[in-house]
Amino acid sequence: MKELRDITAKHPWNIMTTSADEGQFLNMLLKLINAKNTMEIGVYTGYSLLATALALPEDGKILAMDINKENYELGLPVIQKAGVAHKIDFREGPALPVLDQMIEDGKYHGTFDFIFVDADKDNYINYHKRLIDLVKVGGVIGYDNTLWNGSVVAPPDAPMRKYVRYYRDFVLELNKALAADPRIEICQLPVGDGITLCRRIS
Ligand SMILES: C[S@@+](CC[C@H](N)C(=O)[O-])C[C@H]1O[C@@H](n2cnc3c(N)ncnc32)[C@H](O)[C@@H]1O
Repeated sequence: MKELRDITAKHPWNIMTTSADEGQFLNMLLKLINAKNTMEIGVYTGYSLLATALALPEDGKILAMDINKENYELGLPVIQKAGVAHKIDFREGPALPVLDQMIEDGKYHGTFDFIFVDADKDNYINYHKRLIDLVKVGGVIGYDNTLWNGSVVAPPDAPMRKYVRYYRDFVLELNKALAADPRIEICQLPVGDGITLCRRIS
C-alpha cells in the first residue's frame, strides 16, 4: 500500500486520493465483516481499491468504476504485484448507468456485502437511491468525505475554497438524508475527511 501511495503522491491530482488512515480503516473493516462481494465507485489510482482487495478472500470480488482509466492504470502494476488484480472487475465510465442496468437486471439486488463511494459528491444522493437495493440486508455502504473539509459544520459565510463551497450543500443534503433513512443505521467516523457507514437493516 505504501508503494501505491508513493506513486500517487507524484500525480498532479494527488489531493483526490483516500488518506492512509482511511486505507487502513477500510482494510480492517472489510476483514471484520468478512466481505466477499464488493463495489467501489471512484477509483482514481486505486489506493482504496488495493486496501479493499487485500482484505478480501482469494475468491472475493470488487466491481470498480471510474470515468478515468488512465489513473487506474498508473496504480495497476502495484495491484498486480500484490497478487490481487484477479479480484477486480474495472469498468470505465460513469457509475450511474451501470447501477441502473444492474437494478433493471434484477439478479444483483441484495448481493453486495460492502460498497465504497468516493466519486462525484453531487451524485451521492442518486447513488444512495440505487445502492440501497444492491447492498444486502446486514451489508454496509461507506460514503467518503462526509465531513467535507470540515465545511459541513462551518457557518455558511465562513471562507472556503470554491470547490469546497460548491459541493458543501450536496454533502449536507446527503448527511441529512442518511440520518433520516429508516432502512439503514449509520455511524459517521472522523477518519480521513469523514466516512459515513450505513448498515442496511431492512
Ligand atoms: C476522490 S477520487 C477517488 C479516490 C480513490 N478512492 C482513492 O483511494 O484514491 C474520485 C474519483 O471519482 C471519479 N469519478 C468522478 N465522477 C465519476 C462518475 N460519475 N462515475 C465514476 N467515477 C467518477 C474520478 O474520476 C476520480 O478518480
